[in-house]
Amino acid sequence: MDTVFIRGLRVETRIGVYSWERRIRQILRVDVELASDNARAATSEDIADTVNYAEVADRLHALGVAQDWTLVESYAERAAATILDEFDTPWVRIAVTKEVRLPQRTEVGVVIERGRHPGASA
Ligand SMILES: Nc1nc2c(c(=O)[nH]1)N=C([C@H](O)[C@@H](O)CO)CN2
Repeated sequence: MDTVFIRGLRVETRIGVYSWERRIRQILRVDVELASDNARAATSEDIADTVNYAEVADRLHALGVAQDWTLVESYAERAAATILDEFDTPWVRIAVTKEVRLPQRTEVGVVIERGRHPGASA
């Protein structure tokens, strides 16, 4: 299976469980992998024959400003649904990473896969 990916996309948003997090904006790092038939675009050299990763990145940024979030799970779920709805792909994997300060600088987050993987058996 071919993929198109985005790694290390920084999305600024208001997100968190705690009240102090309601007063600040934080950066999420978003990594996306989506199924794509890259051979077709490689032959045609036409961006219309593939998933435009710049457009995907714009949508993920837009989700960050569209609303406040409580859980990273919620942002990841909405991001996956948006990609499956708006782009020509049957499957997406998204990792959303948040850097938290306590007890040390630690990366936490979620990874989800949604849709049907083209290589999956019936
Ligand atoms: N599974 C999750 N656990 C936690 C989340 C979350 O989004 N998903 N969020 C927090 C806090 O907002 C934390 O990130 C503040 O540092 C705690 N646990």
